[in-house]
Amino acid sequence: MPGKQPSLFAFSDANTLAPALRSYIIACQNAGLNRHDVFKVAVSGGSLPKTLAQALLTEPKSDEDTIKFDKWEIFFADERAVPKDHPDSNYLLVKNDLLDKIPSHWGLPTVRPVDYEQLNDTQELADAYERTLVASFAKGDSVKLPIFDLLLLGAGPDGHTCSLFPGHPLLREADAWVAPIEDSPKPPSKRITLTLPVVTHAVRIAFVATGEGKKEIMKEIFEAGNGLPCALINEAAGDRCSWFTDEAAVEGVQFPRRGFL
Ligand SMILES: O=C1O[C@H](COP(=O)(O)O)[C@@H](O)[C@H](O)[C@H]1O
Repeated sequence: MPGKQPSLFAFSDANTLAPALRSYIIACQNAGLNRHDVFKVAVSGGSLPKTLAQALLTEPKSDEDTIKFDKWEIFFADERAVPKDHPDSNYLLVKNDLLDKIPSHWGLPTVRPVDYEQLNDTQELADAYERTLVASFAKGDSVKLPIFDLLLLGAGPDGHTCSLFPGHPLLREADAWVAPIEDSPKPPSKRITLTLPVVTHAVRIAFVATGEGKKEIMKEIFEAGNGLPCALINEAAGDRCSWFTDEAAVEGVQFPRRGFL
């Protein structure tokens, strides 16, 4: 991988990963607040929200360790075309694991779910979410791409992330900020997702991948790449990209910029 490389951090387990992820997120939060007094972050579903909850729902140890949730604007990196109370909904997952558990005296985030009135037409669902992004990021001006302060992403065992799947034509989408997919290899088949240019344009991108089940794909992402969506993001984002993993997920992975914490 030429040029600046992503960071790959491996922790012994979730208990050691969580505080490091928290510090990283707080640094991204503070940078966002210094830039524009708001922290614009997009989150994935899958296994990520549980780890996020472990990282974010502990009492702050100091002023510097404070999560300023009332300054957070939370978007979804991808969403399935299902009602918001459906067990497959990424929103429901994030709500149950994280949002509903934030003590109100900490201040509550602004949350930007998709428009659940548009579930019958995934193109409309994607367009409506793109309008949500335009309203937040462009505010009437013409901007080419939104710039998230941070994307918090998962990595599927096939190397997908968001709802960007290996070999799918959606990986070539160059214009839309949000795109529909109707043939997701992982159910449910109908979804919407941030597109690759939006993902790689973020200020910072953090992947969280844990467990032995991710071992084979982590090897492929970091050693071969093979055009896997996660590898494409590594290549495009370089050192703006960090991976928070456990040793089970990266056992045997050869990668120079690798730290054991
Ligand atoms: O389908 C999805 O899967 C990915 C990866 O999930 P994980 O459970 O393997 O971490 C997730 O990041 C994405 O948001 C979700 O829609």
